[in-house]
Amino acid sequence: MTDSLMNTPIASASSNADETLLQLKGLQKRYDQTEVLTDINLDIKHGEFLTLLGPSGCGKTTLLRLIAGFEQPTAGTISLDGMQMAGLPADKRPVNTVFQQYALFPHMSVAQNVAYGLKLKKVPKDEIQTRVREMLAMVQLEHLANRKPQDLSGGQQQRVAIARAVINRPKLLLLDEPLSALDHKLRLQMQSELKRLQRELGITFVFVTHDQEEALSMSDRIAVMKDGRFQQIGTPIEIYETPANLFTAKFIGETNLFKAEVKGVYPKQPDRDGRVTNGRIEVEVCEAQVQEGKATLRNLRRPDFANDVQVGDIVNLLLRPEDLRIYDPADDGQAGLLGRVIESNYKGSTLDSIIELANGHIIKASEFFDEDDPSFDYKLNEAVKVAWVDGWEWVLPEEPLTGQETTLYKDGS
Ligand SMILES: Nc1ncnc2c1ncn2[C@@H]1O[C@H](COP(=O)(O)OP(=O)(O)OP(=O)(O)O)[C@@H](O)[C@H]1O
Repeated sequence: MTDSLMNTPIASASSNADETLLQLKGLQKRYDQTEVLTDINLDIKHGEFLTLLGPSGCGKTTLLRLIAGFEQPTAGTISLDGMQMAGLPADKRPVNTVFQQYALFPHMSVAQNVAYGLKLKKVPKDEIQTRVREMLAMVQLEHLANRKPQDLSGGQQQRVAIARAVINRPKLLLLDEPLSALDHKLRLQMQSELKRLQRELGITFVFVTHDQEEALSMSDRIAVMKDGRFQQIGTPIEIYETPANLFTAKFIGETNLFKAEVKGVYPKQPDRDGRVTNGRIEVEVCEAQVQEGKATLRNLRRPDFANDVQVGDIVNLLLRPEDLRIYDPADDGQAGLLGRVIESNYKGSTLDSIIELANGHIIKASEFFDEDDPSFDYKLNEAVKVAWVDGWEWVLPEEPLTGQETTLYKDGS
């Protein structure tokens, strides 16, 4: 065997799962006067599935191209398994890339396409045959080994492309929107197949998408990008539940956003027994947003935040549609924001209600459907009071206005 990578056993990466495989330090990329990547720092562990997520033009593909070696950074370093990549051409890096366009060789069969990389490396014929068979079994294409790419469906072609990219067991596989050409159903199926394959192979994946649902369902960690900078790096739960800023909160999922005034601050401090109590703040949704039914919150989930705000500060209060609950406006025992239902969509497991608040702002509530509750199916224009499940809110500092605040509810898609 000519290449030491060939000897790497499948799933070898799991043995050093806590170690860093890829390290990006202070990466910057400029094209002429335009800076498209700024201060990119990231450590990716062996066997990790990391997704770069962000809107079109934020620099995801450029970052992949730097890692692959198709482009050189203007500043900063890339190291892979402790080895500096600077000056190492793309074909010498233990990295493969799968693109959105499958780029299969049309005149070659499925098996020949998959065997191509091994042939180039002059791996003995019988070993190529065994490994191609194993690989095709893994992507469930054994029965199509002799077909030509044009006689395959889009999903099958993409599986061939993935098999071809992983057969020489790269340490790192870069995937640039590999599923975006597939229809919705096939895309969902390929998402779970790709995840399974990644687990079985133990290869580290850096996956690019602008689809937030895809990122949430597939990744160990997500790096959210905007204008060439990382906004937040974290697990899907961290990114969804505790977004670092308004951009992340709005880009991932749907968010109702309220301005609120800090009414009380109780910082984290030791109690009489020396135990550190959680800090908390009290806020009140700004009166301009509600004509009646002021809502005060206690014990906000943001203990660290209590050290950074003062009474009178304005903060952003974020509530996901599933955090909201709808009440009868006549229910005096329940504080809430008054409004009326302007749209009601039955979604099978949930009932999604679009509500116009008394001040004209639009919000969205998503409640689990309860067929035993006769008041659940709201009528159009029905007056309602909206509150939220205590402790499910998230608070962020006020950010400069962007002009998008007039509509509180923003569809994240
Ligand atoms: N060779 C180049 N010369 C000049 N500018 C470039 C070049 N390649 C990319 N850019 C610019 O860099 C920015 C980032 O592009 P990139 O393709 O990395 O974004 P992206 O997040 O992958 O977008 P998409 O999701 O649309 O593929 C864009 O503004 C793009 O126009």
